[in-house]
Amino acid sequence: MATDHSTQILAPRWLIPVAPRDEVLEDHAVWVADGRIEAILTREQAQHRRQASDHPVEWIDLPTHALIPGLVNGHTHAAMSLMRGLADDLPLMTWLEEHIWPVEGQMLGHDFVHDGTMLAALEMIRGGTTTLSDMYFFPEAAIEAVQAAGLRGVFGIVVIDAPNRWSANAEEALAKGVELVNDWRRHSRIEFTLAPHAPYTVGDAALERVRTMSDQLDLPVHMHVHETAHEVEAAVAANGERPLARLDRLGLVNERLIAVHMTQLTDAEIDRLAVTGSHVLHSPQSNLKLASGFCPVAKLLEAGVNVGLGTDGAASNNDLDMFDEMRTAALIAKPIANDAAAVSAHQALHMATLGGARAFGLDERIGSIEPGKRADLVAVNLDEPETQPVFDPVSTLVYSASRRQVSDVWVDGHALLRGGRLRQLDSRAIIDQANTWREPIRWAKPAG
Ligand SMILES: CSC[C@H]1O[C@@H](n2cnc3c(O)ncnc32)[C@H](O)[C@@H]1O
Ligand SMILES: [Zn+2]
Repeated sequence: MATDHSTQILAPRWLIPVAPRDEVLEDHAVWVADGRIEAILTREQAQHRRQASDHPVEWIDLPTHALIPGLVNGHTHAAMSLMRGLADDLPLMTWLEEHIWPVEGQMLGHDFVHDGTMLAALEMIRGGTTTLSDMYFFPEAAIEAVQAAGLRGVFGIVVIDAPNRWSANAEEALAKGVELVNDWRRHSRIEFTLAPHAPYTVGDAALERVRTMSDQLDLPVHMHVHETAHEVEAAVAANGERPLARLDRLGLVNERLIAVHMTQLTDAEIDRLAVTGSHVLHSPQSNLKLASGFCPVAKLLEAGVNVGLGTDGAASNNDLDMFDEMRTAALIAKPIANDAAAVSAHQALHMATLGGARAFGLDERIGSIEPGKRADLVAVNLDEPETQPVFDPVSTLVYSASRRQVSDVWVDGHALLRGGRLRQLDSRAIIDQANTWREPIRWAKPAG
């Protein structure tokens, strides 16, 4: 089994680095050593270098595959996989207030989050996701699961002005967060954000504390913002201020902000996001399913705003499929902009990789196949009827391929999936464990 300390050459049919240039390389190979991308070489150069090497170098042929950077699921609530399909076809606030929050109020705890996150990790690895940005209670349990799965994770310290099963209040949540950040500071695959839930659940005092902590600890702020028209209208009716303007007044609209959803945006707000270097996290399938609205992604990209892509939780999506999310992002942008050129396949792949990495300040380390970056890599076998013939492999990946074609996944050069087989997780055991929660969750769900 390939370990972090081995040297490998990955030789795909198509190499799609995403950056520094938007290009597709043929007859090329990636030299990986100690979990890091050392070089991108022609196949011939790679063969010569291998012959000259004084230590064994594994040659991994991927003759019908596209090799892409690991996908970055920039917004999810991993443990909510345990609630997949529990409450469908509802608008956001009904879904949350009448179905999800009552269940969370009874069920949440370390084991629930651990087991739900394991289920999510399994799904993500099989679908080519190598980094997730999670936002959920009991992050210590999610970290344990992500560590066991071998993935890279960014964990949100959830701040909400209501007592919940993880914290009594925002102060306690932030104190627990500081402790976690300090405990994991030196771990290379674990990162953090501050995650105030949404403008309508977090008051000014807590948001001011978040801003101070974000400055002190240099942490991004990851938050649901302008998810629905109702959210914005209710805030204007109550305080005469749009939520984004309020965040701006509190000093939170800056290069550390990762605003999730953003379905309601004026042109002036888009300019403000661009000028401040704020990031937007787009979750089109969740926005569709909850009838939340449409994020104007083409306008954001045009204005120079960095956009990442995320599935949201499996209770509102109802999967963690980043291939599907890329396709939806590319398709839905076109009628929104009334322009078939809006959000190309290449832009969708960029959002799902480097865009997400950049939002979380990880673009020096991941998000593209470039020398010096960590070897978070995904091979997709395009030799299937659904994906033949191939003219532009990026078009094929976004518009035709499915996650079932993901054959190999590496994080830090460590194989999590090889030839379609999981290398370190026991799928059966994880699914069985997840299913032990089914009955208790069903009982916790309010009738009706
Ligand atoms: C702060 S994360 C945990 C909290 O958020 C809830 N949640 C899940 N999806 C959404 C969404 O799309 N908008 C707002 N809140 C959401 C989840 O149930 C947890 O209570
Ligand atoms: Zn969310």
